Formats: sequence, structure tokens, C-alpha cells
Amino acid sequence: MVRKDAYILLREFEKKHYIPQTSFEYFNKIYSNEDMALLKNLVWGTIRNLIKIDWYLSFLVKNLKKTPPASKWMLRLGAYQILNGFKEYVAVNETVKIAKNKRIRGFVNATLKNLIRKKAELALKEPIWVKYSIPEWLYNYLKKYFPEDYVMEFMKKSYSVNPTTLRTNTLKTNREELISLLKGININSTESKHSPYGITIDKAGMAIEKTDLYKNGYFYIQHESSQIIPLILNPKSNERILDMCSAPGGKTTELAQIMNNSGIIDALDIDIDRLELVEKNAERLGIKIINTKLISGDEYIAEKYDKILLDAPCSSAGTSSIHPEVLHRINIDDFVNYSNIQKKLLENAIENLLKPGGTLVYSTCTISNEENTQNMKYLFEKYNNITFEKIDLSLYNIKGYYDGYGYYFYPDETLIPFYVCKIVKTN
Ligand SMILES: C[S@@+](CC[C@H](N)C(=O)[O-])C[C@H]1O[C@@H](n2cnc3c(N)ncnc32)[C@H](O)[C@@H]1O
Repeated sequence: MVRKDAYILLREFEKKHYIPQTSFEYFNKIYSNEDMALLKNLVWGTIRNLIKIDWYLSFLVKNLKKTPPASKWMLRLGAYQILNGFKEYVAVNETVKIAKNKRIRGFVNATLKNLIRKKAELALKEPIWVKYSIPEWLYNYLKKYFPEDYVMEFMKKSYSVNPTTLRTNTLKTNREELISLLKGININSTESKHSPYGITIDKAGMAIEKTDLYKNGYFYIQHESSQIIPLILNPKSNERILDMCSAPGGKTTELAQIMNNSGIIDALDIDIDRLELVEKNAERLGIKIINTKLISGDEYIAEKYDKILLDAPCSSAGTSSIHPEVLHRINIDDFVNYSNIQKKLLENAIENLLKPGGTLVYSTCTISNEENTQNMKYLFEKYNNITFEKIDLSLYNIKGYYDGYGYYFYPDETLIPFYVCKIVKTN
């Protein structure tokens, strides 16, 4: 029963704040494609809509916070369906069946039926952060730092599902050929708007990693914002490049592809399992110029580099269209905590690792002022041997919000919110 399994996965999410890939893989083996799509829709849809769902339920249940978790997650699962166009009687009947206990069944049944009756009236007083299901604190935070249209685009994106995009591995094929090879295995795809390597696919629930094209390294699965960052660093063949936070290797392997597999890329990370993925990805894509190093970027010392990519660990607040759980995991303290780690990485890069005349690209997948603008301001005030080079985002057909140092990408169908800044070390 799909709803019961969705409920089990949601309870797993409640404990861990994420759902391991292995849990879905288990159901993949026993479910038809159709049931699997429904399971994913119910689980991720409930998580994406959680703020909204709880707001509605708070008018119907005396104390939602104190409601026992078993009943609460059944209510949330049922409410997701009722608020998102599922057949109401199926939503109620199938959700109620999950409960073993008669009392819980009665409570869930009555509350969901009440929601059906009251939802239109409640919708009239729904605040905008509820409409797009983002935490109220984050909405207020965004309003403090961004223009109104950016806040709107952020919320719309956060509430939508980012499509799957691939990066063509130009060491093995080209974009046109890859589109036709994908068509040959019944996957429709189109050139994406921003990255010259990007392909947006109509995946329809299939596991693209299981295809031979993937196994033979014809592409890397990578959202478009991420594909733009190595292009901004603009590495050349035979240069010596440092990727300070490389795992799982999306941008490292793209750098190597732009360099036509010639030169040196040292790829650091502190997570051994993730660093192994950099090696596996490089091997699959036919890349030979990446040297992985298990070390913290703020402690690493080496001969100086022509260019450095610092795609920093961050609060990831821009990734909610890909990872809807992220907005339930982060809080405002994360912004400050990550900014402290990022400062140390930036300082080591500028003071010890970048050649005079060299370029550093700093990027994050978050929108916090602390992790982006404030960090750049800190560098600007601390160092007199760096300049901030203005990036021309029109080259990639991207609209950016400029903070005086770098840009916050406006999200769109395939772009997620990202921050990027380019620093040149003058001497
Ligand atoms: C945003 S992810 C990098 C994604 C990667 N650039 C890509 O495109 O595939 C940040 C990475 O930084 C790593 N990390 C965290 N702290 C670090 C540190 N002090 N030094 C180096 N890597 C670190 C994390 O393990 C994580 O893999």
C-alpha cells in the first residue's frame, strides 16, 4: 500500500531529517513505475508542503505541536493530498487505513474531513510564505536583504521541482549527439538555456544512472547553476588549478573537461567517502588530470596555483527545489557558523595558495548575506592585494542580483539560487 509506505518514509524523515537513497531503492525493486512515482510524490510533496500543511492544520487541531507523531504524520500526509488536487475521498479513506488504532482513525478521519470543509475559507487568509511553504523566519530574512522580485522568484522556485539536467561530457561526445543518443533510448531531452553543455531531460521517473550512456561517461548529472561556476573560473589547458572543496566532483570534472584533460587539478575534501566519488566520477568520464587529497582546505599548503575554485560548504538554502528537506533542517545560526568556516578557507586561498595575478572563484548554493556578501566585504576590508572582477552573467543568459562584489543568480525553470564572486590577487 503506497500511502502506508509513504507514511513509513515520512516517519524516517522525522527522525533523521533526510531520507536515505537506499530506502527508495528498496521500494524501487518492489513497485511498478507508476506506484514509485506516486510514492515519491507523496513523500517529497508532503515535505515540500510541510509549512503550508501545518499552518492549515493549526486551525483544526487544538495543539499540533503536542499531537502524537503517528497521528500528526497521517494528518500531514492526508492534508498534502487534500491541498494538492488529489481525489479527496481517496485521500481521506486511504490515509485513515494506515492507522491501526480505532481512536486515531476517528481523529484523522474527522480532521481531514474538516480540512476539506474549511480549506477554501482558510486559503483566503493564507500569508505568502504559507502559499510557497517556506519558514516565516526565512521569508523575513529574504525581505531584509533582497529586492521584492528576488524574494518572489526565490519562493516560487523553492516550491517547485527542479527538472533533471545533465552536463554533456565533451571529452566523449557533443550536446547534439547526446540528445540523439538519449532519444535512441526513449529519453526526450532539450538543450538547456544557460550552460553550453546543459541538457534538460524528460525523465518520467526513470533512473538515468542505470543507462549505458551514464556508465560510459557521456554525461554528468548536474543542475545548471552548478554548471556555470567552472565556466566563470575559465581554466585553460595546462594550468595548475585547485578545487578546494571538490566532492563529489561535479565542478572538478567540468574544469577538467574545459581544460581538455590537460594540466593539473588538485581536488581537496575532508570527507573520504565523498572524495572517492570524485575519483569514480573522473574515471567514468575518462578524466586523468585530477589528484584527490583528503585534507581540510584551511590547512592545505602547496605550491601556488593559477586559479582556485572554492565551492564552499554552506547552509544550502538555495537547493530546496532539489532537496525540499533543506528548509526544515537549517536555521539562522547556520548562516553564521558556515560563514566562519568559509572565511578560513578564503583566507588560506588568498594568503597561501593563489599566485599573484591568479583568480579565485567563490560560490555557494545559499542566499545568506553572512555566507556571501558579508564574507566578501570582510575580504575587501582585510586585503589590499585583491580586486573583485565583475562577472558578465549575460554570457550565460542569467539575471543576477549584484551586491557590489558578486552575484546572486535569480532562479528560473532550471537555475537554482546560487552566489558567485570572482576575485583577482593583484600581487
Ligand atoms: C558544496 S559541496 C562541493 C560540491 C562540489 N564542488 C561539486 O560541484 O560537486 C562542499 C564540499 O566541501 C567539503 N568540505 C567541508 N569542509 C571542508 C574543508 N574544511 N575543506 C575541504 N572540503 C570541505 C564537503 O565535504 C563537501 O563535499
